[in-house]
Amino acid sequence: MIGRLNHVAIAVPDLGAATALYRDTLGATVTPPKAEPDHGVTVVFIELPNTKIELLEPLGENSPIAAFLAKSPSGGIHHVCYEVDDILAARDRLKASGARVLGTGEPKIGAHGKPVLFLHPKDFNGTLVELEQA
Ligand SMILES: CC[C@H](C(=O)O)C(=O)SCCNC(=O)CCNC(=O)[C@H](O)C(C)(C)COP(=O)(O)OP(=O)(O)OC[C@H]1O[C@@H](n2cnc3c(N)ncnc32)[C@H](O)[C@@H]1OP(=O)(O)O
Ligand SMILES: [Co+2]
Repeated sequence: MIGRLNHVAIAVPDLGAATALYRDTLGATVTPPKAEPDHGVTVVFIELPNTKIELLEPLGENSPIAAFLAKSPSGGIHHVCYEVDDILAARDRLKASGARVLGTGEPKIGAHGKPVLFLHPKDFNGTLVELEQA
């Protein structure tokens, strides 16, 4: 079911500082920041030869990453995103297996303009899993 690793996401307290770190210290090319109010974050992407790094900071009052950053103020790896061929079929199969699909269970459009879903970290070895329609 899961395919390519689309991205590894790092939650950060200061997106500007993290962008400068990746750009200036690690020589990475970083996309301009993009506010994603429907997801409660602002994100940038670093395109690597074999995957992407997503840097995200909270946006708005009820950001889903606020509690994560409260626990880890300097930031940390937040989630991994796998691509799936059919996100609705994947969702239904996961729900049938007892996995918790977060939110309403309906995919939202993610940063790449594709439907995405999230699976509870407690069901996947303490790792928040994002699925993105390939
Ligand atoms: C623009 C879209 C973009 C894209 O790529 O397209 C994105 O990736 S958007 C990313 C931001 N959106 C989300 O993360 C949505 C899904 N996340 C959630 O719904 C919440 O963050 C949730 C439910 C995973 C956690 O919410 P919260 O931290 O408020 O709940 P708890 O404090 O009760 O946490 C429960 C339990 O889970 C542990 N936890 C929380 N976050 C993570 C994490 N990222 N990785 C691993 N574990 C996590 C937390 O420590 C609690 O564990 P416990 O042992 O009970 O203390
Ligand atoms: Co993501």
